[in-house]
Amino acid sequence: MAPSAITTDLDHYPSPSSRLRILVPEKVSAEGLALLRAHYDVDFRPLGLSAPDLVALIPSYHGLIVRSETKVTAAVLAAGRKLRVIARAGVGVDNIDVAAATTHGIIVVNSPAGNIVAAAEHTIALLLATARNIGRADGMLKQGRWERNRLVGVEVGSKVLGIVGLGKVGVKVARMAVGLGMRVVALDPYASGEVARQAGARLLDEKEGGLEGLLKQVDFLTVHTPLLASTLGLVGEKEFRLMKKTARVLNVARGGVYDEEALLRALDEGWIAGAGLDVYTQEPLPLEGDTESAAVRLARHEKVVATPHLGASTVEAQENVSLDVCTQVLEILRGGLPTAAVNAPLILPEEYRRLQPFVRLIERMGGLYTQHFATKNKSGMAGGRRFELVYRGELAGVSNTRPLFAALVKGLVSPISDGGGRDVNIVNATLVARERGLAIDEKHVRDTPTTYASLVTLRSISESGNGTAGEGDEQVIEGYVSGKAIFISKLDRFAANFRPEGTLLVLHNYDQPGKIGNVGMVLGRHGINITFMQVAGLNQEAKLAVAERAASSTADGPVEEHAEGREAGDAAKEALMILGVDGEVTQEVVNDLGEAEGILHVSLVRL
Ligand SMILES: NC(=O)C1=CN([C@@H]2O[C@H](COP(=O)(O)OP(=O)(O)OC[C@H]3O[C@@H](n4cnc5c(N)ncnc54)[C@H](O)[C@@H]3O)[C@@H](O)[C@H]2O)C=CC1
Ligand SMILES: O=C(O)C(=O)COP(=O)(O)O
Repeated sequence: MAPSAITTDLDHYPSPSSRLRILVPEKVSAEGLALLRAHYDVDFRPLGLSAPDLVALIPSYHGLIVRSETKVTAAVLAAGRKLRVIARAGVGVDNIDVAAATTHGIIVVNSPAGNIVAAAEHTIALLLATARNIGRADGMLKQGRWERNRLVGVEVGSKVLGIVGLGKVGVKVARMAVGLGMRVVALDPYASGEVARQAGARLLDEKEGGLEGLLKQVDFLTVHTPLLASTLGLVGEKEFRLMKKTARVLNVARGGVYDEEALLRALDEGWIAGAGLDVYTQEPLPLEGDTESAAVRLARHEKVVATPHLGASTVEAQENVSLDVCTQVLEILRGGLPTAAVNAPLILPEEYRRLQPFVRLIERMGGLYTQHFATKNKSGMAGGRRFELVYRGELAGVSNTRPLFAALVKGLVSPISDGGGRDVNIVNATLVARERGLAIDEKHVRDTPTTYASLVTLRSISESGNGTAGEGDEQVIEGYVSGKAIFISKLDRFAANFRPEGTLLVLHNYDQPGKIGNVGMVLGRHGINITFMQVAGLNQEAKLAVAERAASSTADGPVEEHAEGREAGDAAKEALMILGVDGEVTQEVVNDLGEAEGILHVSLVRL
């Protein structure tokens, strides 16, 4: 299975020396790329790639870095079988199918603040350019026309600027506009009044008429929302008609927030006075074609100052975003954490490091569960889809257990997933669990386990919801961490102490002399080397249960038959033999072991 971003087990990461590959099909500043080149193969194609070329190339890359021109569609993501990270060297991720990336377990990162000064300054540049006809004036002069009377502008000082979307860019625009002497009113259902106040803006509420109330009073309007289903066509014909005839509108957010057809009519029919546009519904604008879309007509309109998506195009902003995302790509491909993930929960690196041994332990417990109990039941995962994962001791104090939850889901499903299937990580664990019908109830028990600082118990819950899968056949795995090493301390009803690593054979048998010799002979015959062996006897609870059953059966008459035909007296002699082995263990080996005398069950576990 291909590893993916933020794996639940750092050990599974190939070292950077295995030269992972990163595709950069857009112009991204050299500063960040230099960081990556030291460790990875960076394929830099600043002229871009067509959609079919991107789909054809992407299968061999582990990382993809884009700006706004590359469309990272579901088809690209499906083809990118090795992809672990997609980095957007900028803010807006509307060109990336983030939901599909999440499904594939691919982390999406961006640079949330690297270009916001540039975007805000560009907004102010367009504000002044539309107010003073800078674009037309420059064009006319270059044509040899000195026509001052046709180029009389308006002042912005003392005018009202309306801002829709008072986020990072919106706040900066507000501050700059206040500096120009403007009065700023803003609309943002999620912004805080305090943030607005500090930026010198007045936040309008619904009682003041919401968007309509804002539009009626502004001389200039600027939008700084992301492009979302809820912001697509936010300002259309009805809205433009509410505005002052002298009003001018700006868009340095995304094409589509203003309905372009409606804006064209608003300018042609004089409902508003002008526009400053940096972004369009079609990018790059198809300026060469015969058919003129609304976007192209707007860019050519004499009342419009148009720029080709230059909001983030400053030397400084490009350095910032490049360093920002390349650092994250480097970190993610090394198994670390991003600082600005769009589709993953925030986990502090320190917290993550602390959880790492438990992440490894729980993933192995999940793998052991599926391979040991599922083969025992011969029912795949059908017998156990509801689990209780109990954190005891110090671990109970950890509130952000997302990596542990993800580790369990990964461990449970990996042995039964197709080899080429997608990986499970904290990006998609909840989704995968839901798809597989797994219900995992995490419990924090703040007692102090007698022997270990922290103890983890995985228990399957019977379908009725109370108790375990079957009396006397309790499906429990318990484990602990010592230093960086991980151990299983309980498997089934047996007290054990082994490292869940490599290829293991777990044999359920009667604890009688000669067993070990028989098993050794079978393995020897197949050329399989034993690396360690451990015999796990019944744990204290199980011994008591057996003793009680034996006592009650003697008192009540005939000895009760155990499910597998064993008698209570025999149950006391049951044990698990856990063998670590080298070499190819085939089904034939497992069958031969199963036929050895006194062996009740054999499971082959690969961890
Ligand atoms: N032209 C360019 O080169 C650049 C464009 N951008 C665009 O600017 C957008 C905003 O960037 P940031 O300020 O960094 O994002 P942000 O996430 O900090 O702010 C967006 C704000 O919009 C608000 N919002 C969302 N839906 C709204 C609605 N229906 N009505 C009112 N407010 C709403 C949110 O509450 C949030 O406060 C980006 O999503 C990107 O598309 C950003 C950088 C450069
Ligand atoms: O950061 C953003 O959202 C931008 O729109 C900047 O786009 P760009 O990286 O210049 O293609």
